Amino acid sequence: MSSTWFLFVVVAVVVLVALLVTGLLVARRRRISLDARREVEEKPKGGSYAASGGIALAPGGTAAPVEEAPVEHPVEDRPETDGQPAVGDDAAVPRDSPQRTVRDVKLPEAPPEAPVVEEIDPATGRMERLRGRLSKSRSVFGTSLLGLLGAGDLDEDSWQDVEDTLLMADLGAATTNQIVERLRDELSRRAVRSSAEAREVLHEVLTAQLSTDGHRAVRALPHTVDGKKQPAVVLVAGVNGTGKTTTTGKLARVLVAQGGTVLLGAADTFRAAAADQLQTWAERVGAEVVRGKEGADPAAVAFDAVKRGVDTGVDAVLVDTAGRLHTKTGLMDELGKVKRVVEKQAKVDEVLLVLDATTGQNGLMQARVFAEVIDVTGIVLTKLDGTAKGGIVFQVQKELGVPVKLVGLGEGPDDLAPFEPGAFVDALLG
Ligand SMILES: Nc1nc2c(ncn2[C@@H]2O[C@H](COP(=O)(O)OP(=O)(O)OP(=O)(O)O)[C@@H](O)[C@H]2O)c(=O)[nH]1
Repeated sequence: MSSTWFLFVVVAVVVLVALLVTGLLVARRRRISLDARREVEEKPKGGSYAASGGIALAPGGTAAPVEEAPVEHPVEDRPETDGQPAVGDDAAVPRDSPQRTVRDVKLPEAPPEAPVVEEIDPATGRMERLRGRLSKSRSVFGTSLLGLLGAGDLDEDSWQDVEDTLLMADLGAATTNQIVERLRDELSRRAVRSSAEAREVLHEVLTAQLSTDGHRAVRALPHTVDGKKQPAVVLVAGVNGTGKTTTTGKLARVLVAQGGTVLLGAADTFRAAAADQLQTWAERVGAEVVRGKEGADPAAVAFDAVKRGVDTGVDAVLVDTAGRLHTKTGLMDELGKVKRVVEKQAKVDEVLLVLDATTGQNGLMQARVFAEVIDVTGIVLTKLDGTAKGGIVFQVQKELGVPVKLVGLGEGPDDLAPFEPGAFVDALLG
């Protein structure tokens, strides 16, 4: 009985141990599987993150990001020098696909720049076309005179007003006296009653005052010497700033407009810009310019210009001279030398003296000095558009005994008119 009881106890202990061991094994396996799942969840920490969208992320910190091999873009495919795309590159085009850029597109070769020769306003009838430019002189001179004379019988006070008006318009005392006398005679002789008749008389008297024995034609056409064509040589003189260079350029245009060929000599070497200015004028009419260095001897430049003109067979050589008026002797030396030296090549046909009408009596004084220095053959009165003293035309012509040949009526390239007394007086009287 006791052995049976012992056997029973042994079996019970074995079963208990077996159960205990099995329980422990099951519990351990459960713990391992939990740990494994945590490992999977923690894996991305600190490592590369591969999201399902395909965006590559790199770890931050100090570790250098993995360098990707740079994509090679041919530099010539990109406007910037490192071959990388720049702002404005087409986002839809793959970076490394060949692209045509501005550099690849060959522009057509520009044809050599031909000088643009301008259309020139015909010289004839310019005084009529530019008559409005004399409006300042007209209001002081023409309107006042016509108002006085058209009023009928004039008393002494009225005649005094006529005289003052003429003096104010810069006609000078001698010319004014002659005009007043002629007007008195004619108005009473013809028994003028209407303002239209008064205008007619005034027109006649003023035009007669402007008449001269000298020819008004500018001698700028070629002639023949010993059977050979010789260009006309024109010297343009005057004090600086009167409009010499401008007048030379305008005159060149007139000659070209009339079918002539012209060469310009920039002998005003005193001011470098004057030669540049003349060059511009020449280019505008397709003419050649001969110029020297700044400060070069004006006579040498004038000589070269005339020689070149003779050699190339142009119709006229226009020489723009310097006109410093520091001392009469200096001017005499310079201008005299220019003329002498030029005449080794060809005769000087015309010496045009340019006077600024706005300077009034001062201009007249300059004219006297120039006339002593050089044989002036014609006068150009410039800036008549900017003065109420158009009467200077009468005075200067009388003083010098030289005809006014041209008048400047503006800064425009064609604002130079041949001087015609009838048309001029017409414009003054309105
Ligand atoms: N309103 C007006 N201006 C003129 C006329 N003629 C010339 N001028 C102006 O006068 C100024 C002087 O003209 P220039 O031709 O340079 O004078 P210049 O005598 O050659 O002077 P330098 O070159 O210094 O010797 C310029 O601004 C011209 O445009 C004219 O008839 N009317």
